[in-house]
Amino acid sequence: MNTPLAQAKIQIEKAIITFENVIKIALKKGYGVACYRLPHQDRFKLMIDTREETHTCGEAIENLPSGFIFNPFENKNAKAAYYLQAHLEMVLGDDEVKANQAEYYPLRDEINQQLSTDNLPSDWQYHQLVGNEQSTMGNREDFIQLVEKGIQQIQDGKMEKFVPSKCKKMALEHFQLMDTLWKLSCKYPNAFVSFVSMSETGSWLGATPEILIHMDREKIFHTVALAGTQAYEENMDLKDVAWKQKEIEEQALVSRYIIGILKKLRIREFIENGPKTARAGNLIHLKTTFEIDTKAINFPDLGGVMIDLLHPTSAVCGMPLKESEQFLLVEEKHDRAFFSGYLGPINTDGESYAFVNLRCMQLLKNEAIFYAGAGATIDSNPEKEWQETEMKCNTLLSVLK
Ligand SMILES: C=C(O[C@H]1C=CC=C(C(=O)O)[C@@H]1O)C(=O)O
Repeated sequence: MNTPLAQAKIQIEKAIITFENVIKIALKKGYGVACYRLPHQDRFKLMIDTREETHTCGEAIENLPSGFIFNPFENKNAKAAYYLQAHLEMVLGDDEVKANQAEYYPLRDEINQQLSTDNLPSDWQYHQLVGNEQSTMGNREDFIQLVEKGIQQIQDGKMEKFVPSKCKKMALEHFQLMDTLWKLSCKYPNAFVSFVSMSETGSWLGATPEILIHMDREKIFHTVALAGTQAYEENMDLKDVAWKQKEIEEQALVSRYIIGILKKLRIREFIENGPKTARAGNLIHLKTTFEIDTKAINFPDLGGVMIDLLHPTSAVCGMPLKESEQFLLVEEKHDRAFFSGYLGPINTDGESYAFVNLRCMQLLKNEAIFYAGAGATIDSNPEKEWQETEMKCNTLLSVLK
């Protein structure tokens, strides 16, 4: 299949080259690459960092140059998150290439050299993390046991909610990166669709429905409480969907978590909207949106403060945070790595986004590891939570078939 994204080309000085080949050349050189499409937009953006090593933010997100943040589940502090600086930035479908000149020369020279020798990398690979191929990966029984153990802890009064997760490895046959991104983008218009690859993070692909923070051009801060899951059925009227008490409570806990943080910061001036039913491809969730005018409350660095306070929200970890986090770190058999961490473009076109890394997979050679979790409360049925994680994996699996 050759989708428009696989065919899209760009002129870099005298060379006309496909985006896919730009990505292949950059990865072969060991550079960091992020290719993404924001929710409700139709164009992909490509960012390349021409340093061979992976860097971290090092400072508050407000002070960073345009780039892409990528943080694993276990790291709380955005300053220590990985950061891909956009030495080269282009919108797929536009001729304009935004480049930080000096940093961009090595990539330009490599592209020209590769084209002149007609030597485009056929032997390229994604960045891979050595030793992070998940030596222990739980099966269905392990997941069910994990949920039962957690429910026991809730009954003992130690937690209110936890979000157990699983991962599964699948063979990737005839995988085409650009075609897959294109298909995800068409199928999930309101998701954040992305491919990100750095030498120290490995390569990840996903279509997440959940914003962690968004600081828009008007300096309005946005976040959401997203939780509760049902399968979407064709022609479903979202206004008529009924939710069970378990899902209502599960999502209310996420809203309560966010409001608790706003209270700690003494922020009373926020607009809360919801919960409403929101579609995320093959699934529907309950969603409440929160908005804060950071100019009105004179809090310009709220985005950077909230990113550290919100992550990990109780949509991916649980309530109370410390107890549920400890439970998951001890009891989950696999390493979540970047699943349920966050990622997104920072200080790009006047705005910053971090999305929760859900509905994602890690790319390995000829195979991928899929990750999914499901919020569990005292009313959870372990078998149903397992089925929910299977449906979540289908978000990506359905476009790979
Ligand atoms: C943890 C995941 O989803 C979260 C976001 C929306 C709904 C969720 C739920 O119903 O459990 C989860 O809280 C995941 O997709 O792996």
